[in-house]
Order: sequence, then structure tokens, then C-alpha cells
Amino acid sequence: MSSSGGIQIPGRLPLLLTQEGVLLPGSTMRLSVDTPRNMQLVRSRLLRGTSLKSTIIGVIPNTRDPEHEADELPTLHSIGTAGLAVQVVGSNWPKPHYTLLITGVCRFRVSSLLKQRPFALAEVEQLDKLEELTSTEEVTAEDGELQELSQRFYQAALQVLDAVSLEERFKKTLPLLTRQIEGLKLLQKTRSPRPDDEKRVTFSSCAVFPGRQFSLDEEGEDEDGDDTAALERKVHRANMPEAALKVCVKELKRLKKMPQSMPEYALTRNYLDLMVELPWSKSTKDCLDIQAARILLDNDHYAMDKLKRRVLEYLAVRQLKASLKGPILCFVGPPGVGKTSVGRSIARTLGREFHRIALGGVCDQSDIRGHRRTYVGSMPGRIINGLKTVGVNNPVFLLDEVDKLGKSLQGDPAAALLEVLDPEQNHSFTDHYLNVAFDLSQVLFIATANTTATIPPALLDRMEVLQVPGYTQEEKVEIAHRHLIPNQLEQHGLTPQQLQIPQDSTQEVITRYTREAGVRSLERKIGAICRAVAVKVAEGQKEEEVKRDDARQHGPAPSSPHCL
Ligand SMILES: Nc1ncnc2c1ncn2[C@@H]1O[C@H](COP(=O)(O)OP(=O)(O)OP(=O)(O)O)[C@@H](O)[C@H]1O
Repeated sequence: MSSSGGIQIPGRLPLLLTQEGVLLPGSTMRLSVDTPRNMQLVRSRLLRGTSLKSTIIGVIPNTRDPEHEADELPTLHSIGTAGLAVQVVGSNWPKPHYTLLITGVCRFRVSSLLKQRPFALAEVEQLDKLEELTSTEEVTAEDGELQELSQRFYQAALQVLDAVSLEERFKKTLPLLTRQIEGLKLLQKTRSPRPDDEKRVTFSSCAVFPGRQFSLDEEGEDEDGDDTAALERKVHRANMPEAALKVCVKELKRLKKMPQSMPEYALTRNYLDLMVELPWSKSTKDCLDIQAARILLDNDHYAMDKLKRRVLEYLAVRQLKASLKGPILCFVGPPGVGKTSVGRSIARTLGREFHRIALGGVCDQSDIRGHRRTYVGSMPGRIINGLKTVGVNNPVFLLDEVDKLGKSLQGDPAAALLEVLDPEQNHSFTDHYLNVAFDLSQVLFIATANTTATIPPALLDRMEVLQVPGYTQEEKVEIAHRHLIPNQLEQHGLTPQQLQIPQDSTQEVITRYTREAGVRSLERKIGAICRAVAVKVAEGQKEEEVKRDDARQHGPAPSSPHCL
């Protein structure tokens, strides 16, 4: 079959009919074969006997192979490509089929069809000669692009195939190549536009990728703009301390030298994005008025006099001495007594941002301090993340459930918190991910816990514990009527006229259906009553008055106080 001058194909070739793409001489293509005739061809020619390389088959493009073996063959495309099957892979899923990897050798013309069954066999005339292929790798590299082109422009590729004379073939191929190059240029432009290119650029030409248009709005610091230049400007505008700026400039230099495809590019980019987003010198102005704070605390919370008094003292001292260092307040009490909501109120009275960090179950110190950037998937700790979320450097951070911090092989998160909460140290808190110090001294930390017994002594020592005891029956009734019922009515879209709960009904709900120090279950029970009334209101019974019996009707049997 091969001669010294080139490749000589046999005069008779089995034909593989395909509609998937066009195999061009010199290119390599993957074909899926699942119709009976093509499968037969693979079985009897490629899988039996001689080596694959020695078996040449003719690939006829643009011809549908009939689904059934009994069907007549459609008219064949007159020109095809003789190809060497380099690889045959069989599979039974989702239905039996073969996948062929075929390298095109040369063109041929179908002179006459000799037989149709079990597979098509034809007498062929070789149209062009190719020098012997040296290696498959070479072929793939040279013509991989051409093959991709042929898939996109099936018809155009067919024309290239049909062009037997070299001159005609050049004529057909050159416009395609020019368009491909233009397309690549446009693509490159859309990926990295100039930093000063603020004009609206619209690519209306869709010659390269039919059906796809590029339209790009470029406005100065667009995210997709010149990444590094925009990032550099942001770094210089972020107002960060000298040490952080130095690190950022160094990272920027590395980033500029890195190719975008490098995995480290994304890591460095994420790091720099975080650095510019952090509120290094952005803060809210405290608007502290003790009178207003007292009114706000009283409005938000009933009872808790001792706690409110201490909070007011704390706020008053802050008003007189803005640079107050410590103490860190820690509210300790049973669940549902309002520790978290007092923290929220403090943030409101100060006019600061509020952020809650739930520490229950945290047993890895990198949760607080972050992971070093050398780790895959590393990220900053919760403190730095919280600062990024609130966007200012003086928020109120509520460290919820400090008594439920765990310990594990990954370190002790309580130890990491020591640095965060120590006013003497936290002005240079170093998160492992950032690797530069961040000043936490402006952050107001408040901690909450259910018990002091499980708080590590070193941590407890840095905090001032304020006990929040449970409520008496009378206090609960007051809290329910002043806060919980109006809140629940609002949440369920009811008006006070639609649902009135008398004091003695509340008292009964408290004694018979709740058994707690706080008011969380009571709030849930009131929610249950609201839901029941909401159904009636929605059914058309307006002005519903819930009497004591009603409360009992919608609740569980008195003998099972916990299950409402
Ligand atoms: N004295 C109070 N006045 C008004 N509402 C209160 C009072 N105490 C608690 N609440 C309400 O009870 C609900 C539960 O309070 P919160 O979530 O603050 O409890 P907690 O003490 O933080 O509980 P946990 O320890 O489980 O976190 C909130 O809706 C809160 O508004």
C-alpha cells in the first residue's frame, strides 16, 4: 500500500458514511459509529485479523447512514477521504457503539458502488498523493486547528475537501484561515482591553463564530478591563498601612509577570482583591447620645435592668474617652434571654455596623485566624471575613456562644481568640491568610455564652462577665405584650384588631406550654397562635378575637407542655 513516493490506497475501499464532520487529509478526527452498516465495517475490517494501521477505510462525509441494514443507501457524496484508523474503542452504554480515531490520508473519488451489504464497498480513484505520515502527533498538532475549523464550518470544509487541485484548495482555505485569525484577534481584544479604552466597543461582525456576537461595555475600571492596571489603582487607593502596601505592590509585580493560565495567578488575584476590599481606614462615625441610648435600650428590651445599666456605663465611658481599651463584655445567661438582641441594640445606639460570628462548634483555629496561603483552598478567618462583609473597621462584633468553642488536632480556636480580644495585642492582629497586621482596636467585641464553666480561663480573664438571669412569670407576660406579640403579628401580616391575646391567656400559655428561663418558646407559641388566626382571617373571618379557650384549642393537650 505504501510506496517510496507516497501512499497508494487500494482500488477498493470499504466506506464509512458519516454526518458528524469532515475528515480532511492530514487531520485526525474522532467519529462515533452506531449504525448497522458502519458497525459491520468496524467489526469485519478493523477488529478482525490485520493490524489497524494496515487497514484503510474510506470516509464519506455528508451522507446519512441508514438506521436499518435493509434500507437502501442514499446518494453518496462523490469525494471522500481515505483514512487510517488509529484507535477503536467499543462501548455498550448508552447503546452499543464504537468510537474511532481516524487520520486522513488522501482524497478519493467514488467510481462505482460495488455492494451495499453488510457494509458499503466501492471502487475508488485516488485524487491526491501524500508523503508518508511521520507521526500521528505531528499530524494532530499541524491540523488540529484545521479540524476544529472544519467542525464549525461544515459546508466550507466540504468545499475544501472537494477542491482537488492545489490552487483551488488554497483559494477555498485562505478566506477561512483569515477569518479564523481575525476571530482570534477579536477574542484577544475582548479579553484584555486597554486601560484607557473607555469607549463602547461593539463587535457586530459575527463572521467568525456564526450566531455569536461580542458586545462589550468598557468603562474605565470595568472588572473585565485591564485587570492588573485597575487592581494597581485600587491598591493605591485602599489607604492601607505601609507594610500592607509593600506586600501588595510586591504581589502585583509577581502577578504582572505571571501568565493568566497559571493556577497561582488566581490565588494572587484573590489575595489582592481581598486586600483592596478590606476597610483599612474606613469607619463609621459614632453617634453616641446616652439619653437616646437609654431610651432605645428600654424600648427594645423589657427588664434586664442590671445589664442595661452596665451597658450604659460602658457607653458613657466610651463617649468620654473614645480610645477606651477594653473591657470586652460577655453576657452569660440561659438561652433566649435576649443576649444577642442586646448586642444588636448596642450597635444601633452607637450607629455602628453589626456582625455576628457564631462560634458554636468551631474547633479549628484557622476558622479564627485563616489558613496560610500555601494551602489549597486557603481563605481568611472569620474576623477578617466579617470586616470585609461590614466594610468598616469599627463594627460591633458579637462573638456568639464562646462557651461552645471546641478543641481539635487543628489547634485551639480559643487560643486564637485571645489575641483578638486582648486590647493590648489586637491592634496588630495577623490573619494567616493576609500575613500582614490588621488593626482590630476599633472593633467593639461583645461575647455571649450560656455558662462560664466551659470558657477557657485565659479567655474568661479577658472579659467582663455580665450575668443575664432568666425572667419571672410577670416579666415574661410583659415582654410578650410589649415585644413578642407585636413582632409576631407583624411577621404574620395580622393587625392588633385581628388578634388580641388577653394577659391571663399569655400567663396560661407560659405556665402550661413553656418551661424555660428565656422567652424563645413563648415566642414560638405566640407564632403558632398567629398562624392559626391567619388561616381564619385568610378564610374570611375578619376581626377574629382569640379568647383563652382559643389559645387552648390551638395548643396541645395541657399534659404535654413541650410539644406545641
Ligand atoms: N427583655 C427582652 N425584651 C424584649 N425581647 C426579648 C427580651 N429578652 C429576649 N427577647 C426576645 O427573645 C428572642 C430571643 O433572644 P436572643 O436571641 O437575643 O436570645 P439569646 O439570649 O441570645 O439566646 P441564645 O443564648 O440561645 O443565643 C428575641 O426575639 C428577643 O428579641
